[in-house]
Amino acid sequence: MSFDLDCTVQPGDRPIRASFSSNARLTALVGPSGAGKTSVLNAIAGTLHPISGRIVAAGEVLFDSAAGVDLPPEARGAGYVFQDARLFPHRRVLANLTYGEKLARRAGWIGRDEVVDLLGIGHLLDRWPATLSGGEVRRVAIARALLCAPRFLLLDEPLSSLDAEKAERLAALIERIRDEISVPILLVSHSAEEVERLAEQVVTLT
Ligand SMILES: Nc1ncnc2c1ncn2[C@@H]1O[C@H](COP(=O)(O)OP(=O)(O)OP(=O)(O)O)[C@@H](O)[C@H]1O
Repeated sequence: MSFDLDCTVQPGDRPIRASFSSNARLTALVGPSGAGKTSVLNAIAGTLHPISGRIVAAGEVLFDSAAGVDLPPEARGAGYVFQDARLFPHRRVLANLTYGEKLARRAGWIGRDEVVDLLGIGHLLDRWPATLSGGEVRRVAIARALLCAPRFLLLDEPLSSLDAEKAERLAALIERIRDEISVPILLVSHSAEEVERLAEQVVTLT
């Protein structure tokens, strides 16, 4: 199972319940602003503590309130690409990528050259994050997440606020990641077009 959740989180003043199972390679999580999409990603990554319930990702139980399971974030194996990318501003692109590699817990994962090639960022390795375009930042953030050898990927609105050409390019890369690398992906999106193109299963939070 890619993702199997039935949990309640409460980041603000109202509880949010997420209940879905997906065996898709790429699952889209959609819903209106404030529905709780980012909160669900945070709960899976382990940075937001559910009130109750159970979270399974890539076949591993990450949280189960009844069984007393609550893996710390670093033991969950999430490759998390945040909405605002969050590259380290004081490290060049290459150092951002090697940071990801240091977190990798498995050998035999795809190497840096392959990831750099897949995401088309070879010419950016010596650059500072502040000098990158929005699309370049997203590509570096996805590369860094992939180099952690994640067991699953969480992508929070990776195409938002990119122009049409850059969004198309990044969508094609996400398609390749979906098809060529076997890590389940949970993608938050506001775009029906993006969801239609990339997702094999769609989950709606209301
Ligand atoms: N740290 C916080 N403190 C208080 N309330 C929060 C916090 N984080 C989230 N919330 C609230 O929890 C609800 C869900 O927020 P969340 O960011 O998960 O929604 P979302 O579906 O990802 O929204 P968007 O599409 O606008 O990014 C919102 O009402 C939000 O205001």
